[in-house]
Amino acid sequence: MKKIAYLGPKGTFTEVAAKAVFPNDEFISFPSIPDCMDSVSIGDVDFAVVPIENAIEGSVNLTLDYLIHNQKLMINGEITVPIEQQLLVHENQLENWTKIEKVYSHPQAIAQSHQFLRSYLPNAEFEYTNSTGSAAQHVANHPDERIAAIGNSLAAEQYGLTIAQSEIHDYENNHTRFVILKKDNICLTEQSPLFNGDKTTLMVTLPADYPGALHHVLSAFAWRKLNLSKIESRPMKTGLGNYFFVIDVAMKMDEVLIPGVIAELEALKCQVTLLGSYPCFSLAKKNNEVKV
Ligand SMILES: O=C(O)C(=O)C[C@]1(C(=O)O)C=C[C@@H](O)C=C1
Repeated sequence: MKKIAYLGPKGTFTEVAAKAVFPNDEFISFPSIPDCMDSVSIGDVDFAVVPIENAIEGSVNLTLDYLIHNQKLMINGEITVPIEQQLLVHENQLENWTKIEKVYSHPQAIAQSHQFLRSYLPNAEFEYTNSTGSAAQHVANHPDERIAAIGNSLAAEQYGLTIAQSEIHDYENNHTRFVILKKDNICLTEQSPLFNGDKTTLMVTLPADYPGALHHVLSAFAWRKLNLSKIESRPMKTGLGNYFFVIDVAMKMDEVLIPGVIAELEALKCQVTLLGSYPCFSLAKKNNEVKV
């Protein structure tokens, strides 16, 4: 049985993601994304599952930055999960939920529900937590405070909270991508009904700021007809204007095309690091009934 680290406590979206990929393994919750990544790096667990991108809010920068600057882990898989945010209260507060004074949740969950909060709870303060699960746990532990959490319906069940308003995220088609991290790049099995194609992720650092540098990088992919599913720039943290690029290619590492891209970019004096070549899984809405 494998040990899987996830952003906890129980009732987070990350737990849903982790249990969809590893239905029969052992789960260990950690209070933060860096804690999950440290635990897999020191070998306490076999894999860590952490969020990396949300359809409404964009990248989870903490994950990306920690992966690049702190723990050099490999992406071994990806799972996309539909995200439905609910406003959770203790039953004592249900009748007066519009008088809630403070809303607790993960910054991504609050940002995904911004318009709802402006319309229905315009005077409420926000209190950011490490996860939606820890927000729900806090609300459950303070039944007489005028507070609410934003989280999923599993957290409501887990902590005995009531859904005061359901599906409060501002846009439909809210999904989050989670990555499955390990020190090396072993192949997770693709034999799953959730399998949805392969990806390879590269980190590319340009040699210097010169006209057309990014164009040269992209053309190495373009003339080989490689489909990019994402390109993201993040600061190198070495000074203003210094960025690296994280590029997702919609195919598995092969013996010709991707090695050809890497060789071409290196000839352009780019630094290229393979962050992983891996299967992607997707949890369709109707399958989102994962027991946690
Ligand atoms: O707090 C949780 O439940 C998480 O799993 C984290 C997280 C995130 O970091 O994006 C995951 C999915 C949702 O987008 C909101 C929060």
